[in-house]
Amino acid sequence: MYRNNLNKNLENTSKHQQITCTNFKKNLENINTLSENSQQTFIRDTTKILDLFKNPITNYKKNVQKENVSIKKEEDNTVTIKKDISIITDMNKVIFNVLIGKKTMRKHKKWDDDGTLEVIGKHAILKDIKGNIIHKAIVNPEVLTEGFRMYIDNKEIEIIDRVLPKYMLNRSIPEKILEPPAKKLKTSISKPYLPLECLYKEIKLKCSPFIMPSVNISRDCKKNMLQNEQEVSVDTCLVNVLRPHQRHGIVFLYECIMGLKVPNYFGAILADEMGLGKTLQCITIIWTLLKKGPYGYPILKYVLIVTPSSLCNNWNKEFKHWLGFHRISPYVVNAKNKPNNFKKQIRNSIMIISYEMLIKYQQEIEQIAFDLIICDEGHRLKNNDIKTTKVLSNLNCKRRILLTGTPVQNDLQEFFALIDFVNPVILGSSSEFKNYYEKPIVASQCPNASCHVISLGTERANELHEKTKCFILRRTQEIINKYLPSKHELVIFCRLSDEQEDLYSRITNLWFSKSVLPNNNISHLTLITALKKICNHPELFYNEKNDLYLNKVSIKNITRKGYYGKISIVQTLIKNLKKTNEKLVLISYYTQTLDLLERVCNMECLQFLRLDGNTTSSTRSKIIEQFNSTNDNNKIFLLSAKAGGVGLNLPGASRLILFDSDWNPASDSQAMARIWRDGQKNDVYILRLLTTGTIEEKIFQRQINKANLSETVIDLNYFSSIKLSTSDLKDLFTLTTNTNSLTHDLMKCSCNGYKTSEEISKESHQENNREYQFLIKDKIPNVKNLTINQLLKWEHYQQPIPNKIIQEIMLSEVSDNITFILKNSILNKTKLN
Ligand SMILES: Nc1ncnc2c1ncn2[C@@H]1O[C@H](COP(=O)(O)OP(=O)(O)OP(=O)(O)O)[C@@H](O)[C@H]1O
Ligand SMILES: [Mg+2]
Repeated sequence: MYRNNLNKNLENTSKHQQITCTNFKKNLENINTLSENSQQTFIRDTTKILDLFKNPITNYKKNVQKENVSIKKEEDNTVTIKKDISIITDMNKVIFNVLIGKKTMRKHKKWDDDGTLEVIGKHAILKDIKGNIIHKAIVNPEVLTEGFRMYIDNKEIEIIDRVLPKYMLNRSIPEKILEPPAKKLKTSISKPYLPLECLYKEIKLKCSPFIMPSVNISRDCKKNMLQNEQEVSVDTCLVNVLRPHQRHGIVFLYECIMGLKVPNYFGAILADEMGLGKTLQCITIIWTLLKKGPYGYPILKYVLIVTPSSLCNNWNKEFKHWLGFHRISPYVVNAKNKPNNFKKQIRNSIMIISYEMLIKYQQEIEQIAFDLIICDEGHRLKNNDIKTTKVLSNLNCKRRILLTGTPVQNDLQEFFALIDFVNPVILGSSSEFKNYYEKPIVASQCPNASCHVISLGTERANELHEKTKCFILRRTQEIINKYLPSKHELVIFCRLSDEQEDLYSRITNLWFSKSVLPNNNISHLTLITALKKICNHPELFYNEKNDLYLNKVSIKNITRKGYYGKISIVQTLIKNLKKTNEKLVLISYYTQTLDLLERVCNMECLQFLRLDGNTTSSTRSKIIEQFNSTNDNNKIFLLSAKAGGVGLNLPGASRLILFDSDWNPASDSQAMARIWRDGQKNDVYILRLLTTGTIEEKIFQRQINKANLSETVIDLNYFSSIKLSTSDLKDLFTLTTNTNSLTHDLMKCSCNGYKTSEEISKESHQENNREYQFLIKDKIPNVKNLTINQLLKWEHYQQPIPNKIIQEIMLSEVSDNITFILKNSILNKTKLN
């Protein structure tokens, strides 16, 4: 009966051989015994299928990828095994994408065109991109692999990759995988359930083609089309590496820049949290649309990527990493490569330029008709009056992508500026936006707002959200947690040394006695800077040139004493690091502090690298690459948060210290995100150092307490324009000495100074609602800064710090000088390869 069915199926379908079985195991055995007629191929395949089920993942790679076998559970509990035999007939023909150039002996080859090489046995036909035959030749098929170069007549070609055969493109993998009946399979096939699912996931991810959604092509448009509609599929070399969230991101970008989201608008904001691979998502969209488009011809010819100078080479490297050297060579604008020469080379299609160079070469850039602009770390365009924003907005290019890992701050003017850059005038003019959205929304947040004002503000906030949500995408880091090793984040509260305390109170006394201050913020700022320097190291303060108050401090009678707070903590960690294979990234906002830390490295005879504002961009990429390579001897990377806090990948280190903090919480999270990224193989420890009871704690508290208020985006440049109340200032200048952690005191935490991970999981169900809520907080992709609420769910350790905790962070020797620790761990027990 079964054989009859099978034969019937085979007769009825010329392309497919199908087996439908009611009893999976039994019939697989039956199939094995078949020996009739044309079933030979089939039997061979079936053996593979059985084999496949025994060891699905490895065998899948061996078999399914090559042989187009699909296995499906039908609604009536039957299993369908399907083999597309069109492969067999097509099997002899292999097609490669190739680069074609003139035959030359030059070392640096220039390619003139794309094409294909169709190979049947030893016979090869070289065709241009339109399918016209250029040459025929005899080749050795065994050597035809990616990157292989050869001459065909007067042409030189390089193999890019193998074209995915049609059958692969048409193959669909079932969305929902049903499992075969448990009992029947249990006896003969080991662990059938989980592996089967894994197998399908694997098939789905690795093998299914990745095709962009179709575009509705109007009749008029069709008439004008030179070529046929085309399926926009992503190159196989990228499909296999993309994570699910990246695929989603790529479709989102495609829909935005093709105008499918909002008619006549072509902009997108990809605001994924740091480390989610925004670069790869952009590379995929660029590479795909440089080759293809839904109308039968490529959508992009020239692409402009604007990025902070520290990241120009990183972009270049990522292109090469994901696409290989042979596919693309972006044009990085630098002292040698001027924008004017960009179009002189026929194969140039991608220009990478820093924001500074963009302004410098504004006129030359304006001459090039770019089809897509990508602005990396695009939050710097949050002010539409600055030159960079103006230059970019004036470029005649409708497709614009803004990338930012620093979330859009909850400041409506900044939000407007970013939106207006990617989709000009979608929210009206600046003044229209102010009147229609900003004023009512801000008014509704005032504590005494009437019901009417609140309801109007809410209505406008909702409207704004609705209008913008479809072209803004933000995913959080949790999405990639599973691909990364464990992360331990610790806030370490360090004791002030006696000398630091002495100096510090002299400054605060000056402020309270009002002996140096006229009443303006600049002077407050000068003293705040002095306090921050003292916290970092008294020497930074002694080197201070400001006579205005220094003579009042009378530093001569200060007794110099040995221990210096945070710096001693760093020194101990560095000493202990020597005994391990691990590396450390050491970050400060001040170059003077980096100088000091450099001296500590020298004292401990440890090799280090340093990246600050003075590092040239070519050196930057070199040292980053060097530090990340496994055979490099530099143990420490000294990094200026201002020069290189954003975008850098430093997974070569598994430990990071943020030595001082910024007023802006986003800058700190940017800096701290440098090592826990893809490519990291070890568990990471990220330490933020705060000096107990001082201004450093106050800055941290402002970050966690009012993280959503726009006033916390103050940085030193803005400081003078911020009106701080007298009580705010008093608080900033108060030194608290009788505490282990002022921050912990303020949390009103019920723990007795110790809260372990076990206790946290016990109390995790109790929700605390002290978090500050900004009205449109959830409406605009917002800053996800640390809040007091979250810190209450961290581990808490006061003096004496438990051995286990202090040993992990290699600070046992200075345990007495650590007054408190806040710790949070994201654990990943899966072994990463
Ligand atoms: N699918 C992937 N598989 C493996 N590694 C990946 C993948 N996607 C990205 N990466 C790697 O992850 C690292 C971080 O990616 P990327 O620099 O693009 O992050 P980002 O989103 O731009 O973060 P930031 O906001 O900090 O700039 C890079 O080293 C990149 O090569
Ligand atoms: Mg980036």
